[in-house]
Amino acid sequence: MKPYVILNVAMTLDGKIATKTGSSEISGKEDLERVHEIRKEVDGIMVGIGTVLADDPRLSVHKIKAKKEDNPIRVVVDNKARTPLNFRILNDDAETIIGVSSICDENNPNCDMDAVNRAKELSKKANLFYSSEEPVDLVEFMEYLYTKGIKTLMLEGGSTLNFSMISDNLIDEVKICIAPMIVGGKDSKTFFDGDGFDNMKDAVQLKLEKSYPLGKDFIMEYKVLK
Ligand SMILES: NC(=O)C1=CN([C@@H]2O[C@H](COP(=O)(O)OP(=O)(O)OC[C@H]3O[C@@H](n4cnc5c(N)ncnc54)[C@H](OP(=O)(O)O)[C@@H]3O)[C@@H](O)[C@H]2O)C=CC1
Ligand SMILES: Nc1nc(O)c(N)c(N[C@@H]2O[C@H](COP(=O)(O)O)[C@@H](O)[C@H]2O)n1
Repeated sequence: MKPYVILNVAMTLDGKIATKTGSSEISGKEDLERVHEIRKEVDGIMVGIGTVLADDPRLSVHKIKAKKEDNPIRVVVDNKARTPLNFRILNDDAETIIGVSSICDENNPNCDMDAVNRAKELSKKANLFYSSEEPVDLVEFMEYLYTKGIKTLMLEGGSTLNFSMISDNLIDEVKICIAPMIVGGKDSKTFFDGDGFDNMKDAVQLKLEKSYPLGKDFIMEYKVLK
């Protein structure tokens, strides 16, 4: 069993989720409130380590009225246990689960001792899931999250993790905020990066369910066809 996964992202009209320098304030106020309503509803919220290092996110419900109990469990996919110990993702707003790869496991003959030691330190502040693979096996990780009570999970990026999750067929819904902005830049992060598919026939198919303007932005909501 795996959580029902909603991917939410804010992108510019030209499909970028951050500029080439990592600046990523895209959503208007109304969109942020929409996202925080979803955060309040779901059991967990997940990002990749690239997003943690770029944004130092809180991943709590803080743009709308909420209580501490409304905060979802925070989840990070972090192969080498690089989550900085002083980052907000490890504060006491909510529980945090970090999925690390097999190179953090001291029983693995191919482990990296620096990563093993970082993971040990991290385990004092978060619950660690040790994947049997490098990189983290996302199917295995989703099954683990389900056993921890995460039946609904919002994925909030970034582009590398988004592609791994969609190519592993782990995303059920996609919600996009399109902001009327253009930033360009071939090195700017897009909605989905990763390796990409070679053939258009392999493209993931979606069905548009809903679309509407919201403040300065436009929202599109899709179901992923399985
Ligand atoms: N506008 C928006 O809505 C959002 C924008 N962003 C922006 O996106 C950018 C970050 O994106 P990006 O750099 O792609 O980072 P990601 O957040 O996608 O993290 C990617 C990293 O996750 C780790 N990882 C572990 N296992 C896996 C796996 N199975 N598949 C994929 N990744 C795995 C890897 O770490 P390792 O390298 O250690 O192996 C990988 O490099 C930031 O600039 C952020 O601001 C992020 C979220 C939302
Ligand atoms: N919905 C949305 N709109 C944007 O413009 C964004 N840049 C993001 N980013 C995501 O939200 C995280 C920050 O969350 P906190 O406010 O710190 O709780 C960030 O890391 C991205 O995942 N989202």
